[in-house]
Amino acid sequence: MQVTSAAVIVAAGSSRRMQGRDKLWVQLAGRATLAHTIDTFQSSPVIDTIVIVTNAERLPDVHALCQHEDWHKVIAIIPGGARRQDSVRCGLDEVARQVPGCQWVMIHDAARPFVTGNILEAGLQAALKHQAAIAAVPVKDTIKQVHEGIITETPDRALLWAVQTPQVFSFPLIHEAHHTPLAQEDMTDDATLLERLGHHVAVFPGSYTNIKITTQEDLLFAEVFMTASQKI
Ligand SMILES: Nc1ccn([C@@H]2O[C@H](COP(=O)(O)OP(=O)(O)OP(=O)(O)O)[C@@H](O)[C@H]2O)c(=O)n1
Ligand SMILES: C[C@](O)(CO)[C@H](O)COP(=O)(O)O
Repeated sequence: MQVTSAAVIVAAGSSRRMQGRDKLWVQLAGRATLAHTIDTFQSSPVIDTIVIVTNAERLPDVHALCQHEDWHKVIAIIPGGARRQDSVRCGLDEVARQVPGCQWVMIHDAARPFVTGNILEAGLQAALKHQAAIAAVPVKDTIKQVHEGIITETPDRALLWAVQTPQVFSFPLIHEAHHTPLAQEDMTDDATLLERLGHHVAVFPGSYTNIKITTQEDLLFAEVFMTASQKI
């Protein structure tokens, strides 16, 4: 069955937790973090079009990168918003403008450059079944809920998953959700919006290497892993 799927790659953050370095333009094995991420989507047979959402000041750099790399699936490079969810909405609105009838959308953090084609394909298969599915991995550490330095709860670890991206959705479903009043509330991922609207969201296997580059320590892993995986 031929499906049309778009990717919204959100790259409009400020890297505040990176102590002054722009994590999306740090060089990993000789290429910017952002380039590694986009490459995987450009190479994936399940992705037809790509919308990149970036900072206004980085628009020229992303345009230059896309021209240099010849990523023909990239149909738009647009500015994002104040929050991740605002950038996602900007990307979804652009997909709606440029891809009439789009059926599926993958929303992915540009800061997750180690996503694989297999994860993208697993995500689409899960979304075809559930309408909404997100990459996740079982947590390995015991997680505690803490209030003012005191433990208030220890959730059952067997029920806890660490959420990643891509988050894959029926496009009409997630696009409409991002235009409900509830969408104005702060949320750190897109699945939360659907959950709060009463929709079931499934998880599908991500990977423990599909990390989000967030702090300097993540760069240590990223540089080693990217170099090692280039040699495979
Ligand atoms: N207003 C925002 C905030 C985040 N993002 C993107 O969402 C992804 C996940 O966000 P995060 O890791 O928090 O990135 P930053 O917001 O840059 O990090 P920080 O919170 O440390 O500033 C990143 O690819 C980031 O570029 C975005 O497109 N628009
Ligand atoms: C979407 C996400 O990557 C799932 O873990 C995460 O919530 C993004 O959080 P951030 O603070 O915007 O990086």
